Amino acid sequence: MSQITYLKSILCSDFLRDTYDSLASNPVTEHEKFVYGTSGFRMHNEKLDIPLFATCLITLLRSIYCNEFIGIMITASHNPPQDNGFKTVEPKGEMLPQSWEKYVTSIANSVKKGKFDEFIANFLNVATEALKETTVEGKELKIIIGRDTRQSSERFSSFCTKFFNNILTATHEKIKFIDYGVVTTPQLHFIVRKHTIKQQTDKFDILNEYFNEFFQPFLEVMSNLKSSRFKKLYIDCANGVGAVQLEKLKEIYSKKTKQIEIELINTDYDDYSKLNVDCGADFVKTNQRLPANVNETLAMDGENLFCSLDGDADRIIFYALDANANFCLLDGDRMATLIGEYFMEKTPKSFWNDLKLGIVQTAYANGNSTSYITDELKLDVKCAKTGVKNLHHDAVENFDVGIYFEANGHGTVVFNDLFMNKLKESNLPELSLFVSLINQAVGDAITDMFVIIAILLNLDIDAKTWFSKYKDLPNRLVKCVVPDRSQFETFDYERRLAKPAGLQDAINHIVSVNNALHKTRSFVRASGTEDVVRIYAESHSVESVEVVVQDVLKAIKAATA
Ligand SMILES: CC(=O)N[C@H]1[C@@H](OP(=O)(O)O)O[C@H](CO)[C@@H](O)[C@@H]1O
Ligand SMILES: [Mg+2]
Repeated sequence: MSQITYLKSILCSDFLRDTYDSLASNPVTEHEKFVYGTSGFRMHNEKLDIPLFATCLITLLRSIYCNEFIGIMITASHNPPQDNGFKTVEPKGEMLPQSWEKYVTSIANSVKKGKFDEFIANFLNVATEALKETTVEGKELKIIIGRDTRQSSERFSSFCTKFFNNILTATHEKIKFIDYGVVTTPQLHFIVRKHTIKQQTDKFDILNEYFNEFFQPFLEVMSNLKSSRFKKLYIDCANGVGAVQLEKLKEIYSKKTKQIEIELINTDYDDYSKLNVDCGADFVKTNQRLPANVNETLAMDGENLFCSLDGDADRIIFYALDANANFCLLDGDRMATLIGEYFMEKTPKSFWNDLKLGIVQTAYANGNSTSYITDELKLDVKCAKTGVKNLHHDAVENFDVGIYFEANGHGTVVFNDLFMNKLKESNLPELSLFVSLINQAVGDAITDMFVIIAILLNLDIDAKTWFSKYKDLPNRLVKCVVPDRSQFETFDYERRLAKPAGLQDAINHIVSVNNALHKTRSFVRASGTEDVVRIYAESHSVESVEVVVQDVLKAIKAATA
């Protein structure tokens, strides 16, 4: 059966028609415009039925196109409890190719009351265009789903099960559908990749696969140490899925080693209203203060180490309090620089003669971190557009060892074969063990946590020494609601606005009059995950930052009035 004939047989099923009719007649989403953005669809859960339907359909197309496992992750990461979202995962664990985002966006926006025939025509056009390069005649659809702990996640997960089971009944084709239940986003990426690499169609024991891959090397790092300067590791789980997985990890960990006790904080994932509230990586980074349930005195003690995960455990932020109880934020910029420094420290200079080690950041990286990378570490640095898929791509394209982190704590390290071969030839066992801790598929809070602890222990430094490597410029990131954020168009890696007309000139003027010490920077861009535009400003003093932010806010109001 040709792919399009096959799709037609699915589309004429009663299930699809009935589902369509009920979705299209929901008044809540009648005038909604859907966009598959920075990290898939993400909005209030009550508006997400159509986006989920479109996500299932694009997963179907992608599965036909690749003829391999495709994943769907149900999560809204750091967003408030009432939100949710979806993104698809490629066979090797990557994100949906950017060229396909327009297809899924178009499918979602063509669901309109009484327009089923038009919807089908549009879908078949999209399918013909999307599938035109593939010659694969998919015989078995292979789908994997996973979800976070949100209240609405179970409902969306049930819909996926129903959708794919009904396709099976409608077409009598073979479908392999695996539901991994409550998992972190990086675990879902990892497991889809595992299925593809091992060509396994039966469900894995995720605990075994994931923890063996990254946790065993960490235990080895710990067993190589004579002593540890840290007595206790406190992990803020944001009352989300990180708690579910780390509770299992902690149980294994405490049986294997007595070095560094682990305490999990904010683990109430059963109380849906608490997710990301006053805790988690986003709260800590945005507010630059301790999350709920962290004791100030303990945070001042250098023998304790503190970190926070976000709601789907793909980001992590470390922190401490200094002797005067000032907050020391150890964010993505700090992790990227620490990892860069560690690579330099553990290798002879000649190792890099024919290899490139570099760091990828976004415009939100603190200006002083960028100066530290170029002036002190003497490493190459590249700026990418917001969204880890952009950083990942640029790290792979530009470097043999590419370290990439968003300032908010989302990132990892990628290595190419050239580096891996050289590492095998060189006698660097400590670095080889370190490399095996890294989840190259995607930024992962749990593996990033192992990576950072391994470095701190190996360099024998505490959080405050790490913090003292350079001084952040005072900065602020604020949101502004505008009538239509799609009016905001950027260029130069989102550092400058092309539209609305005149606004960039106004920002340039505000920056220039506040730039006495040549440290001031500000930019505005539309968020891809929330209905707001974001304003970032940094300068030599807190006061100067505040003036810039307030003036830029006024300029935005004037430009959008
Ligand atoms: C300034 C900022 O932190 N933006 C975040 C946020 O994207 P926005 O497009 O800015 O809404 O969510 C993304 C997904 O989690 C994350 O990749 C990104 O870094
Ligand atoms: Mg996240």
